[in-house]
Amino acid sequence: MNTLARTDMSDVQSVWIADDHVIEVSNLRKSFSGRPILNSVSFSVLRGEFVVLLGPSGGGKSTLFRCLTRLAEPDSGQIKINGTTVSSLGSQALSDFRRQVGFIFQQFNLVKRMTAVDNVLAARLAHTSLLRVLVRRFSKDDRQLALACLDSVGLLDQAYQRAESLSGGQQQRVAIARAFAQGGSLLLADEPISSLDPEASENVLQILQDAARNRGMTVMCSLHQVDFALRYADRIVALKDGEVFFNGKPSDFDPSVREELYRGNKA
Ligand SMILES: Nc1ncnc2c1ncn2[C@@H]1O[C@H](COP(=O)(O)OP(=O)(O)OP(=O)(O)O)[C@@H](O)[C@H]1O
Repeated sequence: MNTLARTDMSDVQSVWIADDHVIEVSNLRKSFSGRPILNSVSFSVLRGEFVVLLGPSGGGKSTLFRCLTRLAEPDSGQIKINGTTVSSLGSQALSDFRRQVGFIFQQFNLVKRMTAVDNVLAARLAHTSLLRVLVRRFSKDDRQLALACLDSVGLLDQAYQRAESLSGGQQQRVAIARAFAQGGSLLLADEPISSLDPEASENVLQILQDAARNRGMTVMCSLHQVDFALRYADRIVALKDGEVFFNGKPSDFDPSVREELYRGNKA
């Protein structure tokens, strides 16, 4: 966890050292069937930063997330996460690495018939013996951790409700609690609020921002809502036509940049 006071990320970035880079992407290229989707993309994300990824539909945001964890294989370029070159990982090391990254998706990816707390406990499977998994007996510590994670997203009172009985916003908060319970320090959220109403969206973004500010987690989150990005992000990275179109402070993302970013988007 970083120890710097979190007043304004932009003020402190300049004094952070290279070791504080959690994500380092350089010259990343990815194409599908010969069609370039990511074209020499380079950027980095600092420890404890909340970076929002913007860009028109089809601009490659999801593809970038998939490349970061090799759910899609990059054609070329380098991705380092916490100093590890992701492309060099063998299958076991890649599985271990993925377990340290929390993913939040548009569809909440919960087991609908399981309770909220059991969904969160699923994050502890990798830390639990096979026998305990088979009999669904998690340790007391794991149960307490799962409840604490639900508490941190304001859902302790819903812990024993089935996921399917919760609202979309609550289900997304369970998914975030599950990512917290995983114990990693990096959260990747691909359009986490796209199916939520404005109030639930704000709630989720507040929790993600809080994860960066108060838990020292590094959060990268794609959004379509520019206004939310301007309000919540420490920094905005925008992709257009497979390239980094903007990388800077929300205060520098002025209306002309916004208009140019989305101009000509027919998706
Ligand atoms: N597995 C795949 N095979 C072929 N084309 C793909 C594949 N995955 C993505 N694409 C194409 O890559 C382009 C970028 O898609 P991607 O989902 O990364 O964009 P995005 O910026 O996340 O879009 P949106 O904001 O609409 O979710 C799209 O044209 C998409 O059709």
